[in-house]
Amino acid sequence: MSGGAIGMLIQRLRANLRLTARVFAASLAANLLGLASSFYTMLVLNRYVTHGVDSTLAALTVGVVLSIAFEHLFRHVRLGIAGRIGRAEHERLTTGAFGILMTARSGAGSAEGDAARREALRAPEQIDSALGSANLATLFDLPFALGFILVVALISWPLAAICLVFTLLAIAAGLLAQADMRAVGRDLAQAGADAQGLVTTAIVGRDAVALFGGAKPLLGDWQRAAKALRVVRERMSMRQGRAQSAAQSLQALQGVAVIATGAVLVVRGELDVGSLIGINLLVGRALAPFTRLAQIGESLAMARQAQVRLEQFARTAVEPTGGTSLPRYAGTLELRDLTFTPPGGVTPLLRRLNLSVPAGNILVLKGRNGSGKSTLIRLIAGLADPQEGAVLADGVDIRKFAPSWWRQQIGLLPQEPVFLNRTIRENLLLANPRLSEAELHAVLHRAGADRTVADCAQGLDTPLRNFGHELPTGHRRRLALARALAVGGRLILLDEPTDGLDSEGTATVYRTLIELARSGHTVIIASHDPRILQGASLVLDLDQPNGAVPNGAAMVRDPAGLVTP
Ligand SMILES: Nc1ncnc2c1ncn2[C@@H]1O[C@H](COP(=O)(O)OP(=O)(O)OP(=O)(O)O)[C@@H](O)[C@H]1O
Repeated sequence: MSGGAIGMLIQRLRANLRLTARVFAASLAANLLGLASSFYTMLVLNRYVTHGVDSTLAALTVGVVLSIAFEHLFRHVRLGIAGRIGRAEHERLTTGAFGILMTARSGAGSAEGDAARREALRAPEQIDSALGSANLATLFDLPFALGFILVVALISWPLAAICLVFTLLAIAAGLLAQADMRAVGRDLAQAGADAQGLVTTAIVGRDAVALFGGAKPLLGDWQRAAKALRVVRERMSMRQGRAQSAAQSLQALQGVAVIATGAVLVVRGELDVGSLIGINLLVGRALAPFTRLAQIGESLAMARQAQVRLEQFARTAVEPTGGTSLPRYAGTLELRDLTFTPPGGVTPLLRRLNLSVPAGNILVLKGRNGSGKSTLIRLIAGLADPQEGAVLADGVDIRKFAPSWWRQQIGLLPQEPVFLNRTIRENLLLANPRLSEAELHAVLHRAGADRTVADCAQGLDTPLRNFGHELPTGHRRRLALARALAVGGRLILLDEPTDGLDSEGTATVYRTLIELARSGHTVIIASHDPRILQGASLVLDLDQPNGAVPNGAAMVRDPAGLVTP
């Protein structure tokens, strides 16, 4: 059985001493009743066999039925209490894991892949089900089962020895079954993940699959994956069945061995019939929790693996919760020897960038596809960290700022805007909860998104679905610009702001840029739009040798401001 999982279990029990004591008390009561009913059977049967009084047998039956009913009641109560033991820890793990997911630094940590993150988020469930009430109850029964063997030994040591041998056999069979199932469990997880991957491909890429001849090969892959999954599931099922059957056989064989040996002892006058029947009941009870050990061991081993995944995930670098802030951000920005290599890469994407952007300037980032424009915007927003160098705002390294404060100084329009699946109003107010209704409408107007909202059936209260992807691209980008402006930050970061916009939308963007420049905002735009390039006061060409304009000397194009279309 997994040592690490036992450690987790002990930790949970120690953290809930009162509940643990109550589970123990309920286990004690249930097992004492089990013991009592066996003893009662022994005593009353002996009397009935000796005297043949029917009322004695009736008393036996009623007494044992009552005892079983109370035992059932205590076991039921115990399950309820045991279920509460891990509740707080489960909540702590799920909340903690989701918190890490939300605040993970991009490009940092070992659990980078999507699959690893999903697995880590499922880990608390796996731990909880392994340490759940049913398994806990069985584990609490183990010491009492040993107690039953001791009681049998006091009456008849040869029968206790038989019971001990079968108990050891059950433990050995459990360990074997666990080892047998572990490898299949891994294959099952892999086969399930493969099949899920194909389902995701069919859903996310359904148009590409339909249009570009993907359907046939995908169906072939699916048939192979489904077959592999079925085969491995059958293997698992076989092994589980084998383990169950071994447990049943052990129980049956123990019964035969106890009755046969007991019969010899009865004939020799060393045991009475009532005791033999009572002992048979007791050894059955003693063996039962041990036959469930294989199943528990397997889920505890899985819980241990889940815990390891969770521990790895917990090492993911997350954003700091605190940090400094400035009384007022004037809007200057500086890149100092900024170097960034994407995770897993060897060549820096951005190498020793040096640049100074005075407050109120418009800097345009240009360069071929993949030259790092979006990445630079993310670095400035503090969404990724450079390996060397720094981004400075009003002379302060932005890593010193509390992320929540720095985000309030920035209005970011990403290249692929994503919204929360809430209403348009909620999305804007989450960006800036202080916005009044009038300011909300003003922001929508400046971004040219008022028509977008008017076109929606419920206006501002229209719920967005699929992260806003159900909106036409142009509408989505206008709303995203409105959200960027809603923040009210001094620094505006726009990634391809005219991409996917019609001429009216493009004109609105130009107008907004002029307004932003006039009101002293610092604007950084990744763009290929010639008009925007023309209107910029600074241009950083990421295609220049070494990836940057040397030594911060960005070209000054048109200091007079933007050109109106
Ligand atoms: N966190 C990251 N993880 C993996 N790769 C990354 C990461 N950040 C940047 N990259 C890689 O860096 C390269 C530059 O991407 P980026 O989107 O910044 O270029 P771009 O100049 O904005 O391109 P485009 O003009 O097509 O928008 C890409 O190959 C991208 O995959």
